[in-house]
Amino acid sequence: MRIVIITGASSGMGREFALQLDKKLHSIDEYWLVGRNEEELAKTKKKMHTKTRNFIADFNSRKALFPLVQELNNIQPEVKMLVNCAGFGMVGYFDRISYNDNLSMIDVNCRALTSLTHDCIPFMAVNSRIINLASAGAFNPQPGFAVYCATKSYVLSFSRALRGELKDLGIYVTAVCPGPVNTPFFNKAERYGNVYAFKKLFMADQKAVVSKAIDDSIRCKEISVYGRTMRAYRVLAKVVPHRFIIELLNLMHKLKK
Ligand SMILES: NC(=O)C1=CN([C@@H]2O[C@H](COP(=O)(O)OP(=O)(O)OC[C@H]3O[C@@H](n4cnc5c(N)ncnc54)[C@H](OP(=O)(O)O)[C@@H]3O)[C@@H](O)[C@H]2O)C=CC1
Ligand SMILES: N[C@@H](C=O)C(=O)O
Repeated sequence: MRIVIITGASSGMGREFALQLDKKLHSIDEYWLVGRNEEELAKTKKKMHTKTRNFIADFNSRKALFPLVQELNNIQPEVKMLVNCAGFGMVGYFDRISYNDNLSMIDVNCRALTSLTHDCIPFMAVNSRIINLASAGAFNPQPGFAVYCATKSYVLSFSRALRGELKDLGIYVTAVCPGPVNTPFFNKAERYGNVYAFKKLFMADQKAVVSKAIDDSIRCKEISVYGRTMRAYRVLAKVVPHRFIIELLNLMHKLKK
């Protein structure tokens, strides 16, 4: 049995991955969708044409993925694609964000992603794919988004190294690094502070970002960056010393208060 596993499938880009992959891939027997919000995950399932199972999991708990991993061991399917999409970010200075929210970003964005990847690799064969949602926030540190960007730098670094390790097995890892995307992400992100206004000028459409990510993964690309602005930003973050970018972003963060 060939399956695709997608986390964060209850909302935004995770749901979009499920719907687009369901249309694009023709040899998948089941989709295993993972999400925290049962009702919203059920809505995604309702729209799927291929057989779909939902797994409810809150990644703040280390036990959240146990039922899914148990099913993997019972059924022994071939995992053709793993999309690690669950994630969230809190805007604001580190010391003003609660301890729990700071640590939760690490648990959801890094620990759960690493844990599920570890558990899925034994079930992957030649020509399988792993798609990890990093962010353009991975390209350089951002004052006012410190922990979030650090978690996404982890995802980018981990994905690139893992790609090197798995290439000979024919398993291809793609890190997706979008700039701001129009999803419910920002409703949650602004509990402690507002995002830089300029980000709202560059909001990308989730359908386009996900479609490019899927195409880039099929083409075995290392990194998927949607849009000219974000590609230019990536180059900028490579050539301009990060201390200047940090100073500039810090100034902008202070000005927006
Ligand atoms: N939108 C943007 O501008 C960008 C987003 N990204 C990344 O893309 C990914 C998808 O985000 P996006 O679709 O935009 O945002 P959404 O908020 O729409 O989706 C986030 C998903 O992650 C899930 N999630 C959050 N916390 C947990 C948790 N504790 N346990 C399990 N699942 C959880 C959410 O579930 P629930 O609904 O139940 O909370 C939801 O399904 C994230 O990793 C994000 O960091 C990267 C760059 C830009
Ligand atoms: N890329 C976006 C989040 O990940 C942002 O820059 O806000």
